[in-house]
Amino acid sequence: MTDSLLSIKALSKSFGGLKAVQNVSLDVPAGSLTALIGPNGAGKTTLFALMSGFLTPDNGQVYFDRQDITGRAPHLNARLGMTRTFQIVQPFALQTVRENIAVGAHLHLKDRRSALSQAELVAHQVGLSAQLDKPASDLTVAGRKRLELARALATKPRLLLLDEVLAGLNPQEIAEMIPVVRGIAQSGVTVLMIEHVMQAVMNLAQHVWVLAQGQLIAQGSPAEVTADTRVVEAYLGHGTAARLRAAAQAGGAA
Ligand SMILES: Nc1ncnc2c1ncn2[C@@H]1O[C@H](COP(=O)(O)OP(=O)(O)OP(=O)(O)O)[C@@H](O)[C@H]1O
Repeated sequence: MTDSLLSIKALSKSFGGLKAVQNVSLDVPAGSLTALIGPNGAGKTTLFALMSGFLTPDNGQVYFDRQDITGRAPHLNARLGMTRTFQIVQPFALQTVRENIAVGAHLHLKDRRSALSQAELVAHQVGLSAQLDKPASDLTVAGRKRLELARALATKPRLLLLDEVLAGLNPQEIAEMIPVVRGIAQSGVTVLMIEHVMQAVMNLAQHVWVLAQGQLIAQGSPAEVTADTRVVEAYLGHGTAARLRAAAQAGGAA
């Protein structure tokens, strides 16, 4: 593997008596497109929050580009080049799509005009060019997901943490979004995504980590983790695992 852009060492976080993340270590290689999967409540979003500084771990360290950033505030991490999206998209509803995206660009561009023109470039990248002058409240769910991606991209991340960008999308919208995510990775941004849509994980991820009850229970290629009995028992179920295997053998994805 190449150098790690993000490295976490033995991270743990409890909420009262609940051990949400227990002793999790992983290395995200620079330039990779990887995924974090697992059942509801496994601790995936908590792990993202620990990585990006929205939560401080009880134990363990977070390194970004070899620098110890444990507990550092999210806006400082964004300046270093780590940006996350959120499951629940909350755009500034009355502002235009262009203005919403420009908010992200303001992280590195003080001048409003430059931020707005950077917003146009990013909108093109995520397929929102035609919506630039519409209020964000006019966007469909799929449009809002693209806007969330665009706002994050406008910060010029080196590492993008995507929290379920495909949730709530129909199969056609998912199929349209997969190449957008792939394009972001191909443009040189390292991407780590939390994703329940296994079709996307199978299609996109080079490496997958599986969390269950706060612990890392498996990791490997999509084919390896979907064939892992612990992952089948804890998350996928036998039917889904068999479907994914059959689709992979047929050269597609379920
Ligand atoms: N701020 C909090 N206070 C108390 N408990 C929390 C808090 N945040 C998360 N939890 C709990 O920690 C556990 C892990 O939650 P988390 O949201 O990280 O799981 P997840 O894997 O992202 O789940 P999902 O796939 O449903 O989004 C859950 O039991 C959740 O209820």
